[in-house]
Amino acid sequence: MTSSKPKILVTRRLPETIEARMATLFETDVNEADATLTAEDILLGLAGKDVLVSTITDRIDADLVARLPKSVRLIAQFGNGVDNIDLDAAWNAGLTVTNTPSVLTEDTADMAMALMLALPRRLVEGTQLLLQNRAWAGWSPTSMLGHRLRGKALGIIGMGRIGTAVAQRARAFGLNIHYFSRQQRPLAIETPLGATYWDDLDAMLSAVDIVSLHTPLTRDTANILSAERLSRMKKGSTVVNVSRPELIDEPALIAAIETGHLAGAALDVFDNRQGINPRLLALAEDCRVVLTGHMASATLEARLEMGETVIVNIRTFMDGHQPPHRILPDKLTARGAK
Ligand SMILES: O=CC(=O)O
Repeated sequence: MTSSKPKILVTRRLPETIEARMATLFETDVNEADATLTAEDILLGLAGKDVLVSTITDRIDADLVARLPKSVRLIAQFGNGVDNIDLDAAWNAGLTVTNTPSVLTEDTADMAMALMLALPRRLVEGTQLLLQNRAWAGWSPTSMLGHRLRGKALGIIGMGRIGTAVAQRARAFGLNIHYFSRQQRPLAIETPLGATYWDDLDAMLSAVDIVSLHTPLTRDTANILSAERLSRMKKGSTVVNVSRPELIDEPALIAAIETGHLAGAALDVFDNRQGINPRLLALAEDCRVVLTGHMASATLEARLEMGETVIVNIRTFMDGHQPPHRILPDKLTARGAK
């Protein structure tokens, strides 16, 4: 007898409790190897399946969408960003795409704050010094002087859920909040944050001390911090990125730090297609750059809630309802995996 449970392919290992729950609810096939699958492997794994549970490391481009088995009707992404999926192709093929927003907002905002603090307060350098010396020379009035965060101007690019959560934290740290977004946020949000809206990104960039990126990667936002825009930033200012590497012209960012125009950058995401740029690594060794490997939403709590959200999306879809986190056509400006 064949099972009436939905048949799903999960492209990466998920937390144990999520995999266990999925195994009770669905006929689940998990990529035990936990390495990114090729398009051919995804297609092989999807034979006879109803749902593809993808992650942000899967490239689901138009070609893959066109070759998906007809039985697959839902792509339930384990992740907030969907820039790895060609949304136009999926939409045109009648596929539903869902994601896992909201549950990682606070953790991602915490990480942005941690990175924002790490640079001026020399956190990485301070630890490295002790580890290198295996000893501490003791307190001195002039050692390890950093810079105060309070009173600086923070420019947030993208004031959605995560950008707003960053603004709330930054406000508590005494930063003056500025933001550039597709739309001005209501006064009920702006006023408690004392936030200033800029409809001209170039103008905001020349007015702030720290720029933090919180916009999804779309056709409109790719390279939003272009070489030209980086050159408009204030001398001695810094960049924080917990979103996607493609938002920044990375070679231009590196050059701007090397020449001293920018004081540094704290990056949770960077171009890793050919490995980490050695010049970026050199700047990290010099403690002008702080690098972490896409960890902003990496808390156990977020991963569990992301898994639960995927399950809810699959169940509601398979029960014939609109899944709560469906990506609707207004998001089709997303660049997709092109
Ligand atoms: O970057 C992480 C995500 O988009 O979920």
